[in-house]
Amino acid sequence: MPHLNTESLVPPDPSSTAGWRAPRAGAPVRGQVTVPASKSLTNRYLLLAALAEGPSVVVNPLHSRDSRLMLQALQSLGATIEHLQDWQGTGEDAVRVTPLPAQLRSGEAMVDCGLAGTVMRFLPAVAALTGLRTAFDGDPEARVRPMGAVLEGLGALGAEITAEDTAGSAAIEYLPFTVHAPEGISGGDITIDASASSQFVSGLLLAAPRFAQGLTLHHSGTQVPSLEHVEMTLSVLDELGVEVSSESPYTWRVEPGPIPAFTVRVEPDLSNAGPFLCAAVVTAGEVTMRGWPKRSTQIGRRWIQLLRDFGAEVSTAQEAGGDTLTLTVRGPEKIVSPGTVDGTAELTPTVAALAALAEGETKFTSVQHLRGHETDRIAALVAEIRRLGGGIEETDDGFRIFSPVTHGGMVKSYADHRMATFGAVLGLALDAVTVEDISCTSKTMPDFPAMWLKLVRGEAADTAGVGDFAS
Ligand SMILES: O=C(O)C1=C[C@@H](OP(=O)(O)O)[C@@H](O)[C@H](O)C1
Ligand SMILES: C=C(OP(=O)(O)O)C(=O)O
Repeated sequence: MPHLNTESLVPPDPSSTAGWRAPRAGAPVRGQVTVPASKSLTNRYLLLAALAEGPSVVVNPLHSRDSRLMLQALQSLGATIEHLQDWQGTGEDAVRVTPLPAQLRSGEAMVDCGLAGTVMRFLPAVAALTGLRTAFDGDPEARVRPMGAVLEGLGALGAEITAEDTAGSAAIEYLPFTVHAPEGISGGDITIDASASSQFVSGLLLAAPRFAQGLTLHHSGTQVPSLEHVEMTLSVLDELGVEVSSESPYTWRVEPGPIPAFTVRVEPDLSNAGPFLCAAVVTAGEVTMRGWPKRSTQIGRRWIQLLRDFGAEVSTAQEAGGDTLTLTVRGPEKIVSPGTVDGTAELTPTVAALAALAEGETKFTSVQHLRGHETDRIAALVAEIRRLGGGIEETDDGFRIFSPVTHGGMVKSYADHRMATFGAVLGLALDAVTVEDISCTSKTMPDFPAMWLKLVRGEAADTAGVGDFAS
């Protein structure tokens, strides 16, 4: 399919009067983009700051619903949060976190997880360290996201996990639930099945330096998805002075010990850079991003190879200071499928937008756990690509796209930021794409609609003007 087709004969979906009309690129998109900070790093640093020895400062944090929920939850557990403007004259803002009281407390706390995996999977272990009886709940969509393994792990470490409608010893698999460990958690050696989410592993390892015996964690299932995120957890702990090791695949060890107070600056979110870089790919345009970290534990570092695999030219230039690159992506005349893409985890909906515009079949493998993301992303991608005339079917561990989308229409968002941005990418190349609810991008990128319009119009798309942890 020609990706700058302006002559689509298919009329817009009649329901498209509602929702957000995705801008169609009348010409190759050319521009520069600055994306906000990484969700995964921001929420790890905020959590670890709350467990540190003294006040810590997280510079250039992400301002989004997920990070706001993390801050609110840490406050509810006893941390103090201060927002700092223009950190040391850098022009960047920061958050100072005064940690949770070190001693066990009695009382109650509540954690609203929204739809944030990093809140619902990372904070039960932190709550168990406080002694507080802590109630966890979230959005209706969050109540179907798997929670079992992290709760089972905490249970094995001595925490009491209860849920109103779960009888007796039945395992608790979903929100809502209550975590209570009046004696705290002393740690030890446990095995969980983390095949449904890497966040089960991260959620236990992040709190583990504060367990008296630390933690040795084994995974019992076939595969841990999104291993990059476990690598990120280990690397952040190591960077902050915690002793971590992994002697064999799927076994991790965190030694007990204090987390020294720290100051850290958060990298841009490379996963969220994806849709902007793809704008160049699907319009034969050129998009530049400054500040791309030379080394990163983010899964979004894979964009450089992924975009090349779809036919784009990606070049990098070293920036002053040496740690960052300027990335330039030039889109091809025709998007070509690489055949197979494996284990793309949270990048998958964005990669699927490229595959849905490419010549040739693309098979997505090792992504079965996407069924437990913000929505069942496999079902959502199948439904939306079919709605736009594409050929797609589910497979055992993912899906395959075998013919490109042919026309615009309504793209449902399923409360999922990445389904919304998937619709935006397709909207550049198809006439009359409407995204049902673009506001769900507030989960990780509240300014997405304005940034997107700026980029498509050829203005510099940056995050200026994003408010204080607004949703
Ligand atoms: O640890 C993290 O920050 C994340 C881990 C991944 O979860 P899954 O392993 O469930 O994919 C990823 O998809 C999510 O967006 C963020
Ligand atoms: C899976 C995602 O998020 P969460 O942190 O809520 O799991 C995502 O951002 O794609």
